[in-house]
Amino acid sequence: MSRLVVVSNRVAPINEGEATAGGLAAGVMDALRHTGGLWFGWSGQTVPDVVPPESLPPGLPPAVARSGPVTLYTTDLTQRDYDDYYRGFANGTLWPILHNQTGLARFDWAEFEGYRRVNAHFARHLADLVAPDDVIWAHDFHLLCLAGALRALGLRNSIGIFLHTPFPAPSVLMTVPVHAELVRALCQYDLIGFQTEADRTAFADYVCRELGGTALEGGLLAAEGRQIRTGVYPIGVDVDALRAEAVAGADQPQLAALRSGLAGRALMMSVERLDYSKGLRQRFAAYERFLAKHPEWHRQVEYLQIAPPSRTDVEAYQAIRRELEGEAGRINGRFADLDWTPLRYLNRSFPRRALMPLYAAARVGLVTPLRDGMNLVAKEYVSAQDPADPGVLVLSQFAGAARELDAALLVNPHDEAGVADALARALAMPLAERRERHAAMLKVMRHNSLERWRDRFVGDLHALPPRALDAA
Ligand SMILES: O=P(O)(O)OC[C@H]1O[C@H](O[C@H]2O[C@H](CO)[C@@H](O)[C@H](O)[C@H]2O)[C@H](O)[C@@H](O)[C@@H]1O
Ligand SMILES: O=c1ccn([C@@H]2O[C@H](COP(=O)(O)OP(=O)(O)O)[C@@H](O)[C@H]2O)c(=O)[nH]1
Repeated sequence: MSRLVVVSNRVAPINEGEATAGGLAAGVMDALRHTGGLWFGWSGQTVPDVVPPESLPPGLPPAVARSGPVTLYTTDLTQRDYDDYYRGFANGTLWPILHNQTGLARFDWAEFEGYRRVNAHFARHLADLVAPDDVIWAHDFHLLCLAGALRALGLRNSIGIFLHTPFPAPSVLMTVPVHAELVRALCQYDLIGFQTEADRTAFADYVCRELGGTALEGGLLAAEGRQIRTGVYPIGVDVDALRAEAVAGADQPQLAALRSGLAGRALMMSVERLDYSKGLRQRFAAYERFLAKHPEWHRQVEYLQIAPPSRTDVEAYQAIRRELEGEAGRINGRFADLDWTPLRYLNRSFPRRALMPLYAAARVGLVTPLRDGMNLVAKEYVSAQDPADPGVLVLSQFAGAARELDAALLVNPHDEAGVADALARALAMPLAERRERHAAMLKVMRHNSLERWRDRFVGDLHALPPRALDAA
């Protein structure tokens, strides 16, 4: 029987309830729990370099664990692989480029070689695990070269990739010296999924303009001597399960502690990995502007920012962390009083289950990335709300989620005054309007559910026309 084989850099923690501070792991685990299958990825551990990595054989067989119907296979990375592939090319080059931050991107040929080496290393392990009729679903920007490596080993399975991040305009992508090689590698996949139509169009534009490809009907592209199907699959959440978690956690001690600290004040809340793409600096500035412009809200509101450190050995992440620590202290120094701390900044992660009741308690959910593939926190915040008395989502127009959640208060995160005004409007929004906006967002999210994301992608992978397979 054909199995679903998922491969991603990051594999969710095996133990239920552990924090997974990233949307990919949370979304894929939720999706796989229903279908069952096999999930292969990095263990999160590094081992010392004992021999030059290019001479390493596939290495020890991957570690195996079971989580319900999911079998997880994980492999360690050598320190050099980690440095070149994960810290270097993936997070030092690709991540900033995919999020339009060309100024933060660096490029190093050795790191790119390391990236290709790890993709090949993953492919060799997978080749041992995959049966001929399995379908392979790769995830995200860490694995752009995986399909080519699998093809080189003779695999003829259907192979798809879903890109969780945005796809940049060709002019931005072309700042990476190996842009053509990357897109050619992507063209070795049979199916490429994107979060939004804007991302899909940016990819098709590159293929047609720079590789001489042709856009055919129904998202099909002809390029590199083969046909590649492209599609838009916005990742969703399980609205009812998340609301149930929010309700079930209503009596957790953390919530009681939060409420007692609030002493009746309104709560505004944000949660994200501490990443420059999430717009934290601009958001802090907008909150400061809001406090300066609205003294009537002093002592009446608190902003809780949960920001677990992420990719801490990449310089740009160290810089944003230093900057935010300074800004949080400065804003509190300017406005705080003996009985009021306007900004609570927590550099730690919480299990998602613990976050849900906190979201439910927040009158405003602030999600203002400068650029984001989707942003699941926005969808989790809306899911957690009590439909009879919901909070308000203030959402960046540059998050993929804004394409679906247009009933949120949409803002431009670079417009500090505009975000400050949206905060005031959200806090004062009448119940009828809050209910109307919340109902509209729930309706879209119920339709574009996590199940639909998975079923449409896997369904399309299974339904690939024989010509796409023949061409492999
Ligand atoms: O694995 P890390 O380096 O610790 O980073 C965590 C994940 O961050 C990114 O998540 C993306 O996927 C989300 C779900 O589709 C989406 O909502 C969000 O907008 C994206 O940024 C990254 O793409 C993942 O690969 C990382 O695992
Ligand atoms: O302390 C934390 C912070 C975040 N998350 C989860 O991490 C995911 C973040 O996904 P999102 O798509 O918003 O952004 P990403 O981090 O993937 O870029 C969401 O499911 C959050 O609930 C978590 O479980 N604990």
